[in-house]
Amino acid sequence: MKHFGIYGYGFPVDEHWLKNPVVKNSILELQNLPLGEAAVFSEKVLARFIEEDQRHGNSRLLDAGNRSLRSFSSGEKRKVLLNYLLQQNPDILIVDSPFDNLDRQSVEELKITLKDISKGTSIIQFFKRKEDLLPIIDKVIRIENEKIGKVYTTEEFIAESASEEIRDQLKSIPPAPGEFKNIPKSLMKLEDVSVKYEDRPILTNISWEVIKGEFWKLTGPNGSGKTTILSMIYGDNPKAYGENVFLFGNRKGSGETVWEIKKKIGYFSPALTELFSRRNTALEMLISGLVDSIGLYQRPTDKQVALAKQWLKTLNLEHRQNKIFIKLPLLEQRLLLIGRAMIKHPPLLILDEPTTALDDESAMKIINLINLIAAESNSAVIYVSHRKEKGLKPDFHFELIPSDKGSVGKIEASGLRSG
Ligand SMILES: Nc1ncnc2c1ncn2[C@@H]1O[C@H](COP(=O)(O)OP(=O)(O)OP(=O)(O)O)[C@@H](O)[C@H]1O
Repeated sequence: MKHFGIYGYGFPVDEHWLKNPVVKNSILELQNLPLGEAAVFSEKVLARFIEEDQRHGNSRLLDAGNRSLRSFSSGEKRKVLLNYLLQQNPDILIVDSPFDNLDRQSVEELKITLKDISKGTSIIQFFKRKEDLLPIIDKVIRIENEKIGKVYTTEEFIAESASEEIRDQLKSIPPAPGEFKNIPKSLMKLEDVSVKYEDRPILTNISWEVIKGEFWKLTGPNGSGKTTILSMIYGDNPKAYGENVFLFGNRKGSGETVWEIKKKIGYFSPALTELFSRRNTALEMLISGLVDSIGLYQRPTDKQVALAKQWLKTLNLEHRQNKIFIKLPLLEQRLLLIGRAMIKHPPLLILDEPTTALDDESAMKIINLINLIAAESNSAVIYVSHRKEKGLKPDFHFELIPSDKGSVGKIEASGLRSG
């Protein structure tokens, strides 16, 4: 049984792509595989099931029950899809970035499952992070600029990766366009917060305070409640009301509206990319962060344009100024969306899984930008991720640790920065 790895990103990854004669001809063994019958484990396939679930009120992925697939955490959804695919006993399993959005323990479990499956099923793994390469893979094809690059044995690929150096040059971030007035020292405070869903405890006695200028990393395994916490801070999760959730000095639900709170928060999540369908340019996308809109609907001032141009320079994207945002490569969209979230220098910047679906080099560029933002601004940063991103330099780490009674929080100071 042979297994193949395909390394790269930014190209359409699915079974159709594998039928491309250039790809097939690059590896002889691929020609003999009945790729059309392969089971496909990918974000796209998952999205199709979620849509089906929403349209018909149930999904083939789930046993009868009253919970919608959408309400599952991202890791839980992936597990459900893989179980469903394995029930079909496929001869070939195509796995596209299977470890994205999975916590370390789930990654290890999935690796063991895939190893077992590999005894009777040919696996084709698409991957973007070199550390994700499955040890069972025999050959790796590298994709560069959407073209077939080198074909390696796994050992050759690992050896070459170890010697590769990733370099990046970054400039300073542009200044704040103005000052946020009356912002207290304590930006966000959770005091003994507990959340249950249908009697199932999710968070238990969570206490966490984020002070002006601090750089936090928020981690926790799949389903531990990270998104739930974010939705209490940034969103309008009704679970926040009645709990001691304080934002910018006010208890949530008293005083400020969600809209007023959002004005003081810069927010990025990969899902945001999907909200932009209008024909806004890269420059307009950055400016939209100054007026808190998704896309730009009003004529910007000269000052706003000048500031956005400065950001394009910082992001090394000056040449993209008038390009349509949604047509840009994923990394450039991410850089612009982080720039958009930061352009007003909000007191609090929330970055939810900013490196998801990126390759090593692109992830490093995002991490460098985030470190730069934290170092050069007064904004507090909350960075949410499963991955241990090597270069990230947070001051503190808030970790959610699951238990039968719901997740509890653990705080660690990293000692990487002073203050
Ligand atoms: N509306 C809901 N109804 C029932 N359960 C829910 C609902 N929303 C979330 N949950 C459950 O709450 C738990 C925490 O979910 P949450 O999305 O906050 O986890 P997470 O840490 O962000 O996970 P992941 O890393 O996988 O995205 C999960 O078990 C999830 O299934």
